[in-house]
Amino acid sequence: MRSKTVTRTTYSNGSVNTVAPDVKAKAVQDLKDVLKLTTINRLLTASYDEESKNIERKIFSAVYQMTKVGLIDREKREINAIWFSFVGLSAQNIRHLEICSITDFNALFSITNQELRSLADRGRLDVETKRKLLQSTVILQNHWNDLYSSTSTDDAPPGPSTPAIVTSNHQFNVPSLSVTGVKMIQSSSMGFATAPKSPKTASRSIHNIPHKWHRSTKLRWSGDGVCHFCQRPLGFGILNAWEKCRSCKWKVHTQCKGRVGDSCGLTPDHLRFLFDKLIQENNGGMWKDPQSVPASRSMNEPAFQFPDTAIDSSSSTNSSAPSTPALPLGINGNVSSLTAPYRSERKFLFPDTENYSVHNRLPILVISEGDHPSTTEIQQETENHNKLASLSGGNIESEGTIVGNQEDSVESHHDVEADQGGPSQEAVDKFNKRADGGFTWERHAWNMSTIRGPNAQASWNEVTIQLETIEFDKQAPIIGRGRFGKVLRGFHYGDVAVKVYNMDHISDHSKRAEEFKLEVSAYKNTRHDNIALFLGYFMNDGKYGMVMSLSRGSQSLYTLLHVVREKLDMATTRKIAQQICQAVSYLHTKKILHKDLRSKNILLESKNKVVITDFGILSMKRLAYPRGKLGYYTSRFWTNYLAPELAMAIKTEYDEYECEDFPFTESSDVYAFGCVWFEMLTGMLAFCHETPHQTLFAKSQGVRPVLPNVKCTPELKELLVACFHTAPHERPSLTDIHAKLTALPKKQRVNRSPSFPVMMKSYESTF
Ligand SMILES: Nc1ncnc2c1ncn2[C@@H]1O[C@H](COP(=O)(O)OP(=O)(O)OP(=O)(O)O)[C@@H](O)[C@H]1O
Repeated sequence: MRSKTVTRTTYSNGSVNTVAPDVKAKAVQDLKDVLKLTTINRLLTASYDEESKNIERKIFSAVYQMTKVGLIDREKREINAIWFSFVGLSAQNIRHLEICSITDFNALFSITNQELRSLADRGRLDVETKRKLLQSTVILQNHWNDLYSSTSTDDAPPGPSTPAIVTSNHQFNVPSLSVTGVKMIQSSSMGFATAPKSPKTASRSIHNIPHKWHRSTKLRWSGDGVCHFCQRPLGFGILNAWEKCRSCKWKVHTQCKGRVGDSCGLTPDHLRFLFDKLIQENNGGMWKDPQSVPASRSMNEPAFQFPDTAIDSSSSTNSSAPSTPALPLGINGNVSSLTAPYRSERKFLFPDTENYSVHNRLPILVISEGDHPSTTEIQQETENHNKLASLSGGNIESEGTIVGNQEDSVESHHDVEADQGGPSQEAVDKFNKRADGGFTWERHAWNMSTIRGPNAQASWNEVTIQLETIEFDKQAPIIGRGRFGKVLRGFHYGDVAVKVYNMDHISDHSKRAEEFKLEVSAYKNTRHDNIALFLGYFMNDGKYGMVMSLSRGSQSLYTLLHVVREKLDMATTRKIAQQICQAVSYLHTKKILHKDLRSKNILLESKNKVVITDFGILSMKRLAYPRGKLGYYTSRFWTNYLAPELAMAIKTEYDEYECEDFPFTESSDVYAFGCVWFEMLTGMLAFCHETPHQTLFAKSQGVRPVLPNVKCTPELKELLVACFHTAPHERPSLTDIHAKLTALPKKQRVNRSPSFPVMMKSYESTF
C-alpha cells in the first residue's frame, strides 16, 4: 500500500490538522475544473433552469470539499481569488476587495449585501461586475446555508462559525448561537477551514427562519431601490412585480425570489437583539443551567474565586492550577457561575457607566486579517509597480506599489498646503485630548517646539523624504499588509521598510496630512535600540507613508510563536520581555503610548533582539472605518490584548463627533505587555479559546487570563498577574517590571531537601 506524505497544516487559530497534500491538491484542482467547465454568465442568467442549478451545486460542492481539507491563510486567499476571477472580477477588483479584508469565503459571507455593494462602489467595480459579484455571493451563501440545515452536528460544513465575525444579514454564523437554547457555544475556530463543533450532548440548533414575503397588490414605486439579488431596479410593483420580506426587509423581484433561499437573514438589529437577549438572560439566570457546561474545577476552589486579591505567593512554581481566577475553557456556557463569585466581592468598579454591559449590547466586530501576501499578490503588485514605473519613465519608482485612490491625488494640493508646517494648534490639542482619553495624558506631553513652534518647519523638513528617491524592490516589493496600511521593501541609501498608511478614515481630505503628521510625530522623536528606526516620512500625491529601518529577520514574535510554533526557553523569554519593557517604557518617558502592543508588532531581528513597531496609530476612528455605526474592523486577536477599561470603552455605535477615543494609558500598554509575556510563557494567546465578543464580555466582567501550568517562579507569576489587574492604577509600571526582571537571578536554584541526612551546620559552628 502506498503511504501518503502528511503535512501539518497550521490554522490561523493555532490548531494543527494533518492533511495529505494530494487530497488538498485534488480538492483545489476539482474547483478549478468545475470553474473551467462553466461560466458565470450561464450561472447568473435570468432563466434559471435545472441545468443552472446543477452547475451551482457542482461549484458549491467543490468549494465545500475544499474547505474540508483545511487551508492555510495564503491558500484561502488564492481560492478566493480564483472564485472572484471566475465571477468576472479583474485583478484590480480582487486587490481592492482584499484590501477591504475580503480575503476568504469567511469574510465574504460575513458582510452584508449592502456592505458588499458599498465596497464594490468604492472599488469602482462596473455595474455588470458588481451585479455578478453580489448575485454570485448570494448564491454561494444560499448553498452554504442549505448545507448547514441539512448537515448533522458532527458533519457540519466548515464555515464562519462564531459571533466573532458577525453576519448581520446572513445566517452563516448563526448556527453557533442557538436561538432556542440561548447558549453561547464556543467555536473551535475563527477561520472557515475548521468546522465549528457543538458539544456532543446538545444538538446544534440551526437557524432556519423562512422569509415572510409580502407582495402588495398596490401600484408601488420603490424609488432608487434595487433587487437584493439581481441588483436591477425594482421599479413599479405591478409592472415588475417585487416582494419584500417582513423580517429582513429584503426586496426582490418575484422571479428572483426562488434564488435568494428559503432562509431569512438576520439584520444587524436582529443580531443585536440576540446578543441583548443573551446578556439579559444571563442576568436572569438563563446560563445557570448546570447541565450545559460542567463548572470549572477552579471555580469551586476558594483560592481562585476573586480576581483582584494578591496571588498566593506560596504557590508552587510548577503548580498546574491557574494562578488567576479561571475562566473555564471558553465562556461557552455557565458564565454566571463564572462571574458570580467575582461580582459578590469585586473591589473594582468600572468608572465608565456608559458601556455595553449596562446597555446590554456588544459592539459588532469584523475581523480583518493583516497577513503576508500570497505569491499571486506579489506578482500582481510587482506587475503594477513595473508598469507604472515604465509609464513614468522609471521616475516614480514607488507609485505602482502604493494603493491610493484618485480622489487623493485630486485633493493633493490640500496636502501640500498642510505640509507647510506642523499640524495646527487645534489639531495638537485635539490629539492630546484624544491621547489622554479622560485619564492622565497631558497637553504638555508634546514637545511643542517640534510639532509647532519656530523650528517646526525645519524639523519636519529634516525628516521629509521624496518618494522618488525611494527605490522599491522590483522582485517582491510588498512585505505584508496590516489593518491600517501595508509595508513595502525598498532602498533608500540602504534597505528600508516603507509603511504606506491608509488615511481613508479621515473623510476631509484637507485634514489628512495634518492627522498623518500627528501620528508620525510619535515616531519622529524616538531613538531606541528596540524601536524600529524612523528614517523619514513622505506625503506625495495623497500617499502617506513612513520610511523605517528594515527588520532583517522579517519575522514577528507572533509568527515565531504561532506559525513556526517555537517554544521559547525561560532565558529567551526573559530577554525579550526585558527588551519590550525597555522600549515601551522609553516611549512612555517620551509621552508616547504604544496603543497596539501585540506579538505581531514585535519584530525579531534575531533571537536576542526585538524591535517594536506600529505604535501611536490605533484609534477608535480608524477601527470604525469603513463600517461607521455598523461596527469595527479590527485585526485578528486584537481583543485578546485589550485592557478591560478599553474593552469597556468601545461603543456599540461609533459616532465620530460624539465618541471619545479609547482611554489609552501607560497601564493599558502594561496590560498588553502582560498578554505578550503570557504568550511567550505559554505559547498561547491570552483568551485564546474565546471569540472576540466573548473576550470583550469576559473582560467587561473582570475576568482575567487563565495562567496555565507554566514553569516560572512565584515572583514572576505575581508580576504577570499584576499586569492583568482590572484597575489600571494597580498595574505595575514597565520600569518596575523591567527592574524586577533584571533583579531575578539568572538561574533559579531549586532548594530541595536532600533525601539523606546531612550535617547542615559547619563543623566550627557545631562546637
Ligand atoms: N520595519 C519592518 N521591517 C520588516 N518587516 C516589517 C517592518 N514593519 C512591519 N513589517 C512587516 O510588515 C507586515 C505588515 O505589518 P503591519 O504592521 O502593517 O501589519 P500587522 O501588524 O501584521 O497587522 P495588523 O496590525 O493589521 O494586525 C508584517 O508582516 C510585519 O512583520
